[in-house]
Amino acid sequence: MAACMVMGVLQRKVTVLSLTFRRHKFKKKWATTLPKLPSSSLALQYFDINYSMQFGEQWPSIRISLLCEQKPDCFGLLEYYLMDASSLLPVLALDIQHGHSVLDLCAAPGGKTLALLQTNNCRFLTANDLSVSRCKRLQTVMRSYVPRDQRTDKNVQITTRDGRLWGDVENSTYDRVLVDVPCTTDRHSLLEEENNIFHRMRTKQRQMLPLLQTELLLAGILSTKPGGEVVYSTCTLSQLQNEYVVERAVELAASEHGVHVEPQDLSCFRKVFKDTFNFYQDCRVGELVLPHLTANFGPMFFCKLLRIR
Ligand SMILES: C[S@@+](CC[C@H](N)C(=O)[O-])C[C@H]1O[C@@H](n2cnc3c(N)ncnc32)[C@H](O)[C@@H]1O
Repeated sequence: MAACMVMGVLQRKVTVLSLTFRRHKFKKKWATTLPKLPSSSLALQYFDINYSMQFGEQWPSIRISLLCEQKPDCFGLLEYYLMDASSLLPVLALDIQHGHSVLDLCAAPGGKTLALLQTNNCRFLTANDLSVSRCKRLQTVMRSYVPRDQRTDKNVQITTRDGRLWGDVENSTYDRVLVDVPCTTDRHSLLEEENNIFHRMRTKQRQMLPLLQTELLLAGILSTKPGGEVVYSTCTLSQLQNEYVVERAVELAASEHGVHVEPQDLSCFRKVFKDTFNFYQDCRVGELVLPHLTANFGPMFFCKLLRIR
């Protein structure tokens, strides 16, 4: 009886040992041969976890809309510049009045810059972008769409600087500033592998986005004149890149620079465009266009700040 028990224990140990041995033997191989997921699938996994918590039962509908082709036509004719209709909302929110000086801090490839110029109200416009190659695209867009007499050195300047340092260069200078920051570009990340921010090699860059966005918005605030306005915009649903960035930049402007800005009520956009866009109802600051199969635009977050002093 005792011998049987000993044998039983030994057998169990041997089984455990051999299982352990097998597991260790193959562990490394499993890890190295793990199939590499495309970046767009990583993006979907990430969004499923985060946005299902943020949007609850609305997430399945937003998800399917994001994954659908938005529009079938794409001829790229120079008579019109094709972009998501919701991209015009930040430009409209900026409310450019006749004679205003305007800074577009992250301007390339230039869809919103074009819309800013089309208001015909800019006395002077500076379009800036850190990326040299994207600035070249911006220049091509300007040449292709804006009549020569409207893009002289007196009207428009294109610069290639780090926008985070703009507050040091031109402090309290512009009537209106647009800060259309780099973000996780949610729709692009789900549909395109090229230049995808969810690529494994870009994880660090993705994690640093909220910090970069805060620094850019802060620089935008500092380069706005007292009494002037700044609009912050992204094309992500992420609260961390939207409301949190705005709230942090407002805090930093006051505590580090003694500059006071106030978020402005943009609910009129929700009313005026209720038949065109599907707005999220629960933003703490700003407005957010949610993709929906019946109104498949966005995501587009935009928030306006008035500089008090
Ligand atoms: C969302 S895109 C801008 C899109 C553009 N406003 C439009 O409507 O076509 C963000 C841009 O920010 C630029 N960017 C990234 N870091 C920057 C920085 N530190 N300073 C200025 N621009 C930056 C990127 O090169 C990119 O072109």
